[in-house]
Formats: sequence, structure tokens, C-alpha cells
Amino acid sequence: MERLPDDLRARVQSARLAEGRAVLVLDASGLDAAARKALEDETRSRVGALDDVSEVHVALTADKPHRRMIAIGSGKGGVGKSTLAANLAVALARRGRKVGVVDADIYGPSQARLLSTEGQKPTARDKQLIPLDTESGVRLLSMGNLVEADRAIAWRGPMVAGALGQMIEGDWGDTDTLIVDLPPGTGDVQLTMVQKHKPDGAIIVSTPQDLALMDATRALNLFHTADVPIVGLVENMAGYVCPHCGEVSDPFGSGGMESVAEQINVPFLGRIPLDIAIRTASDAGKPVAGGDDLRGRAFDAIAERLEAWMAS
Ligand SMILES: Nc1ncnc2c1ncn2[C@@H]1O[C@H](COP(=O)(O)OP(=O)(O)OP(=O)(O)O)[C@@H](O)[C@H]1O
Repeated sequence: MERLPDDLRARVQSARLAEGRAVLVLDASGLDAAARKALEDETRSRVGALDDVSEVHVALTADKPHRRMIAIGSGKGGVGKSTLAANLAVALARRGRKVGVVDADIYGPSQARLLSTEGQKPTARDKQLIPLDTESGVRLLSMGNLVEADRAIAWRGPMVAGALGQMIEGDWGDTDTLIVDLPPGTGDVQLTMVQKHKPDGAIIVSTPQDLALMDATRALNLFHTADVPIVGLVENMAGYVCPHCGEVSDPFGSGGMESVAEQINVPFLGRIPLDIAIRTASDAGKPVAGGDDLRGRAFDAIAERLEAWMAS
């Protein structure tokens, strides 16, 4: 190793020499294909020029994909956090991203149903969980696939934290975007989770009711406390779509989240109407974001804004 030129040595992860045969593993992160080839060629010729080397083998480590972790949070339960997480993941996958979903809603996991993997169990390789492939084109690790529904309820904090860590550190391969469906609320469990696993950004979901808005502001504070950047707010169940005539009415008022977003200076990412078809599609394990109608487009618009945020 000492005999390697300085500029090469910085890239060397391991080097062995036995009976004239040199084997080097080089870190090629950040290099494009041409630069990788140049590094390999140069290593070959420079190491091959050493007196006692007759044969050179070079291996370049694969670039670790730059993976973004985006948490979906809400101040309280039942506002559509899991629905958004699943549909956003599907919309991003349709845009060509490699997407994974971690269902961190340990006590009430719903992604197994939303993404149609009920009854399937992820396998493990070298103690690393291998995510399930789903029909919607996203990968999934959910507590719902790992333990019986009523078992996890009895779990204590450290077990929950351990399970979450295993899912986040699963074998995600070339997944570039990991959507994390957090448990509802803003308690210690959520704070510990976001502090420990530090998502790159957070999206907050709320409904237009006043109480839900107050909860959403609490969720914002949770992410601020943990220093997690806010991607923006999503208003769910924003208007009611009549299943008979398609007319949209606003039982809870509209625009609430948009004005909250403005007041607290965070982006407003979009609005999803209260639409029975969204619920029935969720129950059937076929998220509406897989389709091209109005509902699918509502989720795609949010995915587009998230992509713009990730690119900025
Ligand atoms: N826009 C919508 N239109 C119709 N139904 C919806 C909509 N969003 C969510 N739902 C339904 O509302 C219920 C709650 O949604 P969801 O499970 O996504 O909420 P949540 O915030 O993740 O709840 P929790 O985490 O507390 O279980 C589900 O039955 C879901 O299908």
C-alpha cells in the first residue's frame, strides 16, 4: 500500500500482493463511467510497472445510490397520511424513480393492504431485510408484513425503534427515494424516530378542519425540533366529490392548509379531495395514483413538486 502513488492511495480501499499478483479494490464514488475507466487503466499500468508485480486485478466499488428519505407525517391519525404515502410512492415510480416505502406506523401499519402485499413475508439476507416487490412498482417494508397485527401493540419503545431501524436499513438496492409513513402524532416516539433516522425532508398532511390544522402546526414543530427540512403541506379531504354527479363541495371549508402554509412560510404542495373512489381503491390495494384520471393527477402533481424540491 505504501508503495502506491499518493493520488491513487486516496482511492484504495484494500490492496493485496501475493506471488506477483496484485488485487486492488478502489472507491470509485462520484466518478462517471469515463473517469472510472481512466482510474482503472491508470491503476493497472502504474501498479503493473512495480518490479515485483506481474499481474494486476482491479475492482471498483459500485457507487452508492444517493437515496433520499422523505417522511410523511401528520399531527393526528386518520387524516390520510398512509394514503398519501402510498399514492405518492406510486406516482414517483410512474415518473421513473426507484421508490421504496417504509411503513413506520408500527402500531397501525396499513401499507400491506394499500400496496396489496397482505400475507407476504419479506426474507432476509445476511440479517438484512429484503423489501417486497409490489404490483404498483414500489418496494415495501412494513410491520404489517413482519408481525401479526395485534402482536406489535405490546412492543415497547426499544423494540419499535429496532424494527424501524431494520426496515430503513433494509437491502434497498438501487432505490433512490424512500417514503417513510410515520406514526400519527407528535409524541416522543416520532421525535426519536426523526432524530435517529434523519429524513432529508418531511411532508405534512392535514384535513381542512381547524383542529387538524392545529395538529399540523404541531407536526411542523416536531420536524423543526429535529432539524428536518419541510418539503411542504398537503391538504387531504379538501372537498367532497359526489359519487353520483362528480360535483365538488367543501364540507370542512377549503384553502385552510394553503393559508397556514403561507402564514408559516412553507410550500403548499397540493390538495386531494374527499372521494370515495380513493378509499375503495386503497382498500383494494390499487392506489389511484396508478391511474390517469383526476385523482391520479392530483397525486402526480404533488409528486412533481416533491421531485422539484429534491432537485433543488
Ligand atoms: N382523500 C380521501 N378520500 C376518501 N377517503 C380517504 C381519503 N384519504 C384517506 N381516506 C380514507 O380515510 C381513512 C384514513 O386514511 P389513512 O389510513 O390514509 O389515514 P392515516 O392518517 O394514515 O391514519 P392512521 O395513520 O391514523 O391510521 C382510510 O380509510 C382511507 O382510505
